[in-house]
Amino acid sequence: MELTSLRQIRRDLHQIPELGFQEFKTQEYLLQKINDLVTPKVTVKTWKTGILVKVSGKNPRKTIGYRTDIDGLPIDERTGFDYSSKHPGRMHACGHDFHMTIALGSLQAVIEHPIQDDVVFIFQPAEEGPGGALPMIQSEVFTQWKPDCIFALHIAPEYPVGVVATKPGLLFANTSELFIDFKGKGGHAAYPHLTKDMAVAAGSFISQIQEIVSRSLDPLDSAVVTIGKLTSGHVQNAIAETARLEGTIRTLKPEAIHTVKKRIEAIAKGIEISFDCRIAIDYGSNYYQVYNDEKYVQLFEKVMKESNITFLKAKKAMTGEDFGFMLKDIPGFMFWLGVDSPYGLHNAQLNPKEDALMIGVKSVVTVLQSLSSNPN
Ligand SMILES: CC(=O)N[C@@H](CCC[C@H](N)C(=O)O)C(=O)O
Repeated sequence: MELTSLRQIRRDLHQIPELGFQEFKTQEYLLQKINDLVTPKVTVKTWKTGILVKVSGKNPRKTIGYRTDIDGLPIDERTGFDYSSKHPGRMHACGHDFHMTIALGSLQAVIEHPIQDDVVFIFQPAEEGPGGALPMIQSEVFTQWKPDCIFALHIAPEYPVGVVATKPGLLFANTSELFIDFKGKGGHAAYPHLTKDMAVAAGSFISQIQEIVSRSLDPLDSAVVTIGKLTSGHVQNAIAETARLEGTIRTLKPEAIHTVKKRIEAIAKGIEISFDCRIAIDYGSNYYQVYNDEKYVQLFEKVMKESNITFLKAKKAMTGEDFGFMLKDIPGFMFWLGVDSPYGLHNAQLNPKEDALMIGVKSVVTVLQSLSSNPN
């Protein structure tokens, strides 16, 4: 596929970002593009808002999986592009428009130039939340077409175009979402002694949880506790009866997440006593770490160098990815694709360079070809 076609697909998808399991327009658009490519060697199945496409190989000995995520984020775009999101408060701010375009480009290449093995292209919903990978793995269609090895990419704003990066072993962290609801007693701003102020309780809670990483975890076990959203109250001269915090926990060790949760619960109990309020904690969705199989990373490094794509050894990141659940079950790897944006992932001004689309397709197709010529 030409860069102009890839760019058009990316821009079309960029305009219709949808949240997890609501990717109806995205699914329709993808199905239309996929159906244009269908031959007798291609079988298409849907699962919820996701799609799986199987391309039969010339002489298959195994099935190779390639996964893309398809959902957007609840972010109000501020790029100023003439192809900005048409969905207010929704944006492809994590590059899933790139990921889907690269998957479509690679799918077309594999249909036009068949490889030995079967390939399953997996268009997975709800990566940003509540998590589509785990239920998808448990689905009938995934079980029927279960790949023997699997890989995926993620755009990397910090790397230039022409660069790919990954590492053997741990690449991304274990994650848990965090939603905390405070219930106290509201009242007139001038009579605080007659109320239980939940804005102050939530503020105190936020301050106290900063100590979890520095005082409850081994300094060698990296972790993050971030509150990304705080809501409380209705008006400037009334004391807030409720507050809600929304955040995320990240740890490099799966077991460390339990330590963090226990500390959060203990701090919540203390706040309940000291502020005479009720606190409810919900951990939302939890993702398993992304752990790359060394054998596949070595092969990836070799074939990228042979294809004149710059390979860099990546550092671990505290990002999360539900692709980790697929890698827990199926050997494979994930890699970063350089897209050179001055604004990072989850930023309302994320601006990945579209030249990276071709590099993405080239790297995916090269990996598929080399895995297919490799008997294991
Ligand atoms: C690559 C990336 O940015 N992934 C997301 C995954 C979100 C998981 C979940 N909603 C959470 O916040 O814990 C990330 O934020 O790392």
